[in-house]
Amino acid sequence: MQSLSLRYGAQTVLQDVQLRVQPGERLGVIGPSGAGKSTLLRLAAGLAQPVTGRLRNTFRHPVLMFQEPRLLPWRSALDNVILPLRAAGRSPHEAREIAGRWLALLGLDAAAQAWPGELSGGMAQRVALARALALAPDLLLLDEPFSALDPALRRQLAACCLDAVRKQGSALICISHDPRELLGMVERCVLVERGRVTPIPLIDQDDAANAERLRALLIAAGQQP
Ligand SMILES: Nc1ncnc2c1ncn2[C@@H]1O[C@H](COP(=O)(O)OP(=O)(O)OP(=O)(O)O)[C@@H](O)[C@H]1O
Repeated sequence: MQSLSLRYGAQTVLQDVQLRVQPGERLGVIGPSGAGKSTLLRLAAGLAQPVTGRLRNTFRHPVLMFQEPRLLPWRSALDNVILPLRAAGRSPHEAREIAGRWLALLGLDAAAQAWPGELSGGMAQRVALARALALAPDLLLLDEPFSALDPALRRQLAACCLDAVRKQGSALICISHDPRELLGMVERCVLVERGRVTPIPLIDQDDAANAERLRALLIAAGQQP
């Protein structure tokens, strides 16, 4: 993204954004509510267009995962994972095999034939994650998809995402209001605030450095360390 700005009506949501994400890179996004974080992800996914500036998207298969699962209610859990695979050109046999594998990996084999309405919130979000990861995106965009889940499940799904993007070599852009969650997932972070996107340098895996990094993230996100 080069000198990129986006407005909704008279409101400038993002201004003069410079951001580059390399293949396989993992980027965290933090910032106050309403700052423009989701808008940034929508731009990266090609779902919004800048008013000025240049957006050069070198990723061919971005997948965006939202806070809520957004499953098709009239399709089974399995079919919700199969359908995008079919749309991406997989054969019926391949799509079924890949979808079944991802559902099993996320502990949902017994729920494969369930309707979305029969699933708990956590199960539905796991189906949405299976649907996203099964597509082997080269850019995975996470818009706080685990924020409504209990801490144990949140950690489990974040670890699953991290494992998948590492294995698939995907880039990751992840929004979170929880800097602690981001620490384990990303290599660098940006702060979105008042339409501006500012890098927050992250250091290394050393404990003391991480503690300092966490502190900086918490302050940047307007939270008390
Ligand atoms: N489709 C839209 N039409 C008009 N205004 C919008 C639209 N989408 C977002 N906005 C506005 O743009 C601003 C940024 O919204 P965005 O959802 O990107 O913020 P955010 O940082 O992701 O917030 P949160 O953390 O609360 O999800 C907000 O003021 C919001 O009201």
